Amino acid sequence: MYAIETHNLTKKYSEKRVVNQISLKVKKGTIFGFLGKNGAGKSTFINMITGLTIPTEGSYSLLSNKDMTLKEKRTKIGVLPDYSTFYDDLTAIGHLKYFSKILGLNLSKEDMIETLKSVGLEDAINQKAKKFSFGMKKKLGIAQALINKPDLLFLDEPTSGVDANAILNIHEIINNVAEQGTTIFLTSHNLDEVEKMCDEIAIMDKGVIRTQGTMEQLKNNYQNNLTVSIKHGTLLEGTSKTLEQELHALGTNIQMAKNKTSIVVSDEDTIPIVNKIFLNMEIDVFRIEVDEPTLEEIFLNTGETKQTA
Ligand SMILES: Nc1ncnc2c1ncn2[C@@H]1O[C@H](COP(=O)(O)OP(=O)(O)OP(=O)(O)O)[C@@H](O)[C@H]1O
Repeated sequence: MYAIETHNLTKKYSEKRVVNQISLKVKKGTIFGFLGKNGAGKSTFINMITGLTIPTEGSYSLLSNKDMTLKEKRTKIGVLPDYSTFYDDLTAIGHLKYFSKILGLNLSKEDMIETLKSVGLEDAINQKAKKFSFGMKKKLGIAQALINKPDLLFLDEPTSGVDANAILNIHEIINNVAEQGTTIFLTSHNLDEVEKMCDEIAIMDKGVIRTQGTMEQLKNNYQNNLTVSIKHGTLLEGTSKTLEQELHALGTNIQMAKNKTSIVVSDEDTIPIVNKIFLNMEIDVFRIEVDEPTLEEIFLNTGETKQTA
């Protein structure tokens, strides 16, 4: 059922709780997006469940196993760290040989070639890493994370710093891996990527999860921040001030130009009231648009004091 389940997982450095009692569930077979500003605690959280850091408190289970040993982790879990290190004079296949040895895997040359093909490196199998572009290095990092055919794959910033074409390639690789049933835990600062690819998303801030759900659930939780944009006739002198005063009672973030006004309201019922103000003031309304919140808005407004859910 769950690929990852944590219960009150906590990490303290000195007295600071950088991960504070996180209880998170990630369904098997999904692509899960894990977001948070720099320093939110994402890597520390991942490091605890992948075995790099010991939790101060709390527990976790991976692939429904509460006591997964390091050896089992090596065979069932793949990790692309935020930056991978490669050896200049080692070829792509040389890297896979080296890593399979470290992991104690008994892989054939064909297995490794197949993995390199799956990430689009079929033309670079015997090429040394020093000749690799940044995008190719990311793909090699993903190949390394995939050599054990993991059931659970952690990808930390898989597309950071690569060009648009390589981003599309990497998205295709991730989708192919997910289609084969692997659960993917994806950390990214690219919110479009997360919105496009992830079945579920959690947003972390100052060591805690502020909100979690499908994109639709996140948007619904956030519906108390609707941006209403009104295209209207030119405001007469003196009208702007009165209009602004009237609108102030209904919402926030009022932006006014000669023919366009926008306001952020907290519920749908306020939209017709905004419209009525324009009608009562005999200002022609040509168009009213209501913006669905983007993941970026939800992300930027998810914090200690701005939480909406
Ligand atoms: N070994 C450590 N000792 C002390 N503090 C640490 C240690 N590792 C991380 N921290 C602190 O824990 C907090 C969370 O760091 P973490 O790297 O987990 O954040 P992050 O969300 O992964 O950030 P980024 O997006 O920049 O990678 C930061 O304030 C960091 O300085």
